[in-house]
Amino acid sequence: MTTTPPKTLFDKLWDAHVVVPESDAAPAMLYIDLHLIHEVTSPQAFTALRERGLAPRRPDRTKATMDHSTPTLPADADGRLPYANEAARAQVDMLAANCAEFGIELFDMASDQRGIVHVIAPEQGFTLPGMTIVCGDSHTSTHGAFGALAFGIGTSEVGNVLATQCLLQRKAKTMAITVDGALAPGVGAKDVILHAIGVIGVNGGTGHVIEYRGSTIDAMDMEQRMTLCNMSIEAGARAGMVAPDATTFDWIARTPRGPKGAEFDAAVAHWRRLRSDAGARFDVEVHIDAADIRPTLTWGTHPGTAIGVDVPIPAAADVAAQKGLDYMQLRAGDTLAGTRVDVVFVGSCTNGRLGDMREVAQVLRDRRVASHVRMLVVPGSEIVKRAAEAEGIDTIVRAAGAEWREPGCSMCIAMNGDLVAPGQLAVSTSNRNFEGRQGPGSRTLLASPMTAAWAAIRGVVADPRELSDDRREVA
Ligand SMILES: CC(C)[C@H](C(=O)O)[C@@H](O)C(=O)O
Ligand code: SF4
Repeated sequence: MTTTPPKTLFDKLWDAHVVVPESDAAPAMLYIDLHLIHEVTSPQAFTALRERGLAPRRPDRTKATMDHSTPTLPADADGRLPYANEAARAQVDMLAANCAEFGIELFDMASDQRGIVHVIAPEQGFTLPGMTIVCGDSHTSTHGAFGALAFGIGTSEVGNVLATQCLLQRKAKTMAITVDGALAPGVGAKDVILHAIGVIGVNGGTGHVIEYRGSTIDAMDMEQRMTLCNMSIEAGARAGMVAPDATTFDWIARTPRGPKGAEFDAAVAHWRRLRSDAGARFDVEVHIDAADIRPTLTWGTHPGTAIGVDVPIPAAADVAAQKGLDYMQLRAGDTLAGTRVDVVFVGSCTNGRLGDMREVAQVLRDRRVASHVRMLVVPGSEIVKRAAEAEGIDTIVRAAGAEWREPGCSMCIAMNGDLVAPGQLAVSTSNRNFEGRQGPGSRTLLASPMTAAWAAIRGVVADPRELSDDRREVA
């Protein structure tokens, strides 16, 4: 009798989607369950389809939204949206035209469910355990939080997936990051992932799919797991994932478009098997003690430069690190706490969900943003925006002197006109901090929503553990 060796979650998902196995000569051909598209990486793909006289293979498994170039200020009195420039408007219009021509469901500017692609697909219930999910966008890893194999693809691959619903792919190696224990008050999912990238390094995940596991991850809600998986790509990993559990199924049960009734029950019975078998071998295993994680920010120009808010910045280990410090105008030996802040951005596919908005409101309530700080709070989707407004979060944000905006990527990538000015220092809840990411000459410290909000109030980077207990508890 032969016994099958224990498999990792990644192995199970991979095996279930291989159409043609990989060989020395060619990558595997994988079936794709869900293809998400947005305005930035889809135009050439549609052009390629048209040039070759092809139609999308599964338009029903393709969903589109507009998020990167979209304005976060409302339309003017004539209903005209304030696009940053004509190119941005044209890009958005092009997506609408392409979706109309090829019969693809689009969450457009008029939709009350539009938002950042990685926020809306889980919200709708499009993102489900066991799926393969791709998008012409690196932060597609977010969807792995549901136990899906989800990763970013290039523009030409977007065309290939549109045409064939398949993707050529070499199998990745596996890495397990196990986090155990309770997080200290003031420490959240963003701190966990920044800390983890600090531990494994900005290239530490290269060639691997990371599975996050352990009691800390088990205790996280879906939004927190998404924050975690979102930044897997920032450690170079192909994807990140968390095995689905009751928390996952509860989320899906509440989505408008997820399976319902008997279909849901049958799906859950299948999803319960989507976990790494006992004894499954990972190529790399990393263990992190939750007690070691402080409120964490980055000091340099890549996300691996993560450090506790009260820990001195290390001496530059190489020329690149020194260049990063110089660009950031920071000094080794100093702590980030006390660094003067110009801009605070809360939003993005990393931290633009309802829990993040609540965390920020908790800190801002009955307080004022420091007079020299500009703070932007940008919900990740229309649904997040409405839910937050129903709780009065917009009122709290405005009363504190911060701006409450329309959903979109906004200052995370600064394609829509929401910019950090040259030389200004931003504390941002987004996921990338390279030179000029938030605008030419902008300097970015990545941080959690709580750390970002507290920096806005204090006007300098400050330790959120200073907050009284009630301000660290999120409803
Ligand atoms: C515009 C898009 C291709 C890009 C990505 O792939 O991630 C963007 O979303 C980003 O975060 O830099
Ligand atoms: S919010 Fe930022 S990271 Fe996420 S998809 Fe938009 S630009 Fe990319």
